[in-house]
Amino acid sequence: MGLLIDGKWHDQWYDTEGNKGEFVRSASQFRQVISTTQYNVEGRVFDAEPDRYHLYVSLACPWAHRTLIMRQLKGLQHLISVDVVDPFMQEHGWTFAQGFPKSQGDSQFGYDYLYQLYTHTDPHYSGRVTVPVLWDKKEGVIVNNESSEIIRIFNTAFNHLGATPGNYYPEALQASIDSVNAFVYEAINNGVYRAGFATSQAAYNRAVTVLFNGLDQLESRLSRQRYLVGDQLTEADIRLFTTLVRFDPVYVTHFKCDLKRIADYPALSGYLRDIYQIDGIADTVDMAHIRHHYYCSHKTINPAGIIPIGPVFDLDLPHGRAPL
Ligand SMILES: N[C@@H](CCC(=O)N[C@@H](CS)C(=O)NCC(=O)O)C(=O)O
Repeated sequence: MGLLIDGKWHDQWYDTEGNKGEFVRSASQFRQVISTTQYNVEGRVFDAEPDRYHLYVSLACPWAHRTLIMRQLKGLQHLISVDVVDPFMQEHGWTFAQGFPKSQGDSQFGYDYLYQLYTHTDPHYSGRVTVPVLWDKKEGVIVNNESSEIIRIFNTAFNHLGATPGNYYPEALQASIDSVNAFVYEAINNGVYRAGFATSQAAYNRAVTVLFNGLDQLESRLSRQRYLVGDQLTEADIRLFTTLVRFDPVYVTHFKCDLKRIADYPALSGYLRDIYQIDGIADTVDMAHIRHHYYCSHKTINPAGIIPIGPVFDLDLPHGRAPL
């Protein structure tokens, strides 16, 4: 775990000292969009073209997982290639080590470390080196490293190149989606990290209180309706799903989010299975990467890297949500 300072790698854990033990996530720095040919922006133009873009992901990471799901739902597999980093993230950050199933190195440059893509783009880059990364093979630069924006790009930018129909951010629902996203990000997506990476009791207490209040509210919302903004699957559901699917196997134990399990919430657990069972989504979920990454990479939280035995759960069980 570390970061780049003026293009040089420094191995260091998150600094929570200045924030009273609170984990504060830094903003992603590469924020370009891909335009369809009709909507070129000034300056460098990232046109939607077949086989021009490449996605670097970790199968463990909930943020990267969003982009894999959107790539799948929009049928972009033939347009956008993917490399998977090794699940173990240690002194060099994410690496392209091979050996763990599905981690087959960097197909573009044969780099050893993810940070080399950041310095390739900007030799003086300072900041965290995170997945997902959307890479432009033509310009040889990072286009975007912010998952919430990459999924929006995938939702529309490749429609004229044969993407699967489907709009997961439809105009009529945008205001509702934005508001659910803000709530889910704060309480749930980032909430589990704020609990897990807290280094003071007070910071942990604050995070888990917000987290479980948030889950209680979502439970009541999802007992009345099938998806977060009504009867249609949207990006808001994809963003919630990637945290929920990691909750019982990892966050309960590793991040001390143990007041309740998702299994204790009937609506949330049915919802989790409902989304898991959508065509193509199960293929994006890799529990081995998820469990090995968290339990073995965060040595300050789990120094011996022991992976717990449980829980046993089956996401293929009937979800019972069709009548909603
Ligand atoms: N806001 C970013 C967050 C991405 C992120 O934090 N990814 C984690 C993996 S779960 C990471 O790469 N962390 C490495 C680090 O912080 O050094 C996004 O949504 O794309």
